[in-house]
Amino acid sequence: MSGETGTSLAFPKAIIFDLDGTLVDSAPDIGAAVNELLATRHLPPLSLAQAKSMIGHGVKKLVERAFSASGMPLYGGALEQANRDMAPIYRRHLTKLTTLMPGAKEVVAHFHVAGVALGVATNKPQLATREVLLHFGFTDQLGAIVGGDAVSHQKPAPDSLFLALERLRVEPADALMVGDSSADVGAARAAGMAVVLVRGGYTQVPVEELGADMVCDSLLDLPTALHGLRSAA
Ligand SMILES: O=C(O)COP(=O)(O)O
Ligand SMILES: [Mg+2]
Repeated sequence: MSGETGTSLAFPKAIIFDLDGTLVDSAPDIGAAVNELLATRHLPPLSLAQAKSMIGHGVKKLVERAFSASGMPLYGGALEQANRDMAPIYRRHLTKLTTLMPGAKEVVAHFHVAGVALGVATNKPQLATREVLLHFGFTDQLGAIVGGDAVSHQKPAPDSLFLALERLRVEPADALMVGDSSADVGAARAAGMAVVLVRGGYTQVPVEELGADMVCDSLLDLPTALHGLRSAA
């Protein structure tokens, strides 16, 4: 673990986790889906690294970025159509190649047992999010699950965090966002929440440069780091 502890960081009443790149390593599935879509337009596949760099701002942004990187940028109706074509493909690639991020199960279970209210706020669509969380056995421990299409404005807007916290009945000032990208920091700041970033997810900018209150090497560092704040208080 490294990074600076901001003044707003304290042991939280609620933790809102990001999904892709934070709880699960879904890039292999998302990459497979995007490559299947590109193949329908006779375009060659993207690498896993390319796919990783396009995740975090929702499926529509992923589709837009994928076609641009393939030398066939789409706009307007053509982009809308590609986005519609992506939906059934994406739904078939949710849990085939996706794995848990290190410590995800243990850390969620730890904070659940510790009495911290837990939620997920992701830019992944709601139905897909539920399916992934169900597959990995998270749903019983989560009091709020908010997908990107469950709100008007996805992260970095604060809407999904506000909705999750409303369901958990916890104020933003008492809650912590845990994520992997600039969208998570932006959303947390806009919501008035503290934010911890975990290395190893999907971000083009190094996590230490994104202005989080703390950066962890792994989710597994989180319990010690947060309980340390409690004993220091
Ligand atoms: O971009 C997506 O579809 C999902 O990304 P997130 O879970 O990191 O918010
Ligand atoms: Mg993410």
